[in-house]
Parts: sequence; structure tokens; C-alpha cells
Amino acid sequence: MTNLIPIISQKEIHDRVTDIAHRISSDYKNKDFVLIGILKGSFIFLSDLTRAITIDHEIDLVGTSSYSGTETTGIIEFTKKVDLQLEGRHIILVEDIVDTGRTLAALINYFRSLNPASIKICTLINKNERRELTVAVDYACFTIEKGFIVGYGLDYNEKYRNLPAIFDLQF
Ligand SMILES: O=P(O)(O)OC[C@H]1O[C@H](OP(=O)(O)OP(=O)(O)O)[C@H](O)[C@@H]1O
Ligand code: HPA
Repeated sequence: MTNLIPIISQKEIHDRVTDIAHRISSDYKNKDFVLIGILKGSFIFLSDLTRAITIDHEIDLVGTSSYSGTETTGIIEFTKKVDLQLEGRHIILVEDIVDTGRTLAALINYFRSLNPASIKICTLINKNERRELTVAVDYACFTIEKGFIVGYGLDYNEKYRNLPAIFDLQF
């Protein structure tokens, strides 16, 4: 039996995503930049974030997968690589959640090899409890200590991505 405990409302998400989008719009003024959504979990956050950014930018997507249930397998599989040419361009990696940090550590290595002008990290949720690898998060909508979080793109075994707010899944 599982329970969904509401922790972040639709209004709170909307307000924080708008704030972060405005910060990015200001920080990247007159810069050539690309938002890169990390599939699948970031798809809803990315679609709200891009529409709230008020300056020109491009979008690409990279796919990774490593979780089975609530645990990382530790093996980051690439399910899709980027399409755009990124050399010399500013990139912002858009995540739904940074948990152990393994996914982003692997992605940062991959993106460095493409020689972008800069790499920054933007995440909906920065979760501290299980962090194994240090990741410098530049933009975080919410920081939480613990829990297994679902909704607004985040899943548990592919379920709950469609929930419009964010919940703590309790077992
Ligand atoms: O910091 P970490 O411990 O690596 O966890 C974070 C990653 O785990 C989830 O992806 P998952 O592999 O479950 O794929 P999904 O986005 O398709 O759900 C989430 O979307 C992040 O990409
Ligand atoms: O708390 C989480 N929820 C959903 N997916 C995740 N992937 C890593 N941590 C989480």
C-alpha cells in the first residue's frame, strides 16, 4: 500500500519556475544558449521553463535512464543523444531531480567532450540525502532533504509523471 503526500503545490511550482526563468533570461541576455532537457523526467519542467524564458534560445533533449523503483542501478544508460551542434555555445542542463548526482556527473563528462562555451545546471528539485557525487547546481527551484518524489514529470516505475503537483511517495 502506497500513499501520496502532497509537498509542493501547482501554484508554488508555477511561481518558482517563473522566478528561475526570469533569472536565466537576465543571466543569458545577448548570449547564444541552449536548454537541454534530460529525459524523461524533465519534460514537463522543461516545457514550462522554456515558455517562461523571455529571450531567444534553442532546445535539445538527451535521454538517460538508471532507476529501478526507488534505487539507482548505478549504470547510466544513454537512450538519446543530442541533435544540435553545441561547440562554443552556452548550455543549460535541465533536470527534474538531482539525487545521488550520478546522472549529472555522467552527463557533464559527456557534454564537456562536445566543447561548449559553458555548462550550467538547472533542476526542479535538489535532494540532499542520497548525494554521492558533488554537483554544482546553478539554478534549483526547490531543495528538499529526503523522500521519494513523484509528479510533474517525476515517476516511480513510470507511474505518476502526469500528476500536476509534487508528492512524497510513502511505502
Ligand atoms: O541523481 P541521480 O541519483 O542520478 O538521479 C536523478 C536522475 O534519476 C531520474 O532519472 P531516471 O534514470 O529514473 O530516468 P527518467 O528521467 O526517465 O525517469 C531523474 O529523472 C534524474 O535524471
Ligand atoms: O525522488 C525521486 N523521484 C523520482 N525519480 C527519482 N530519481 C532519482 N530520485 C528520484
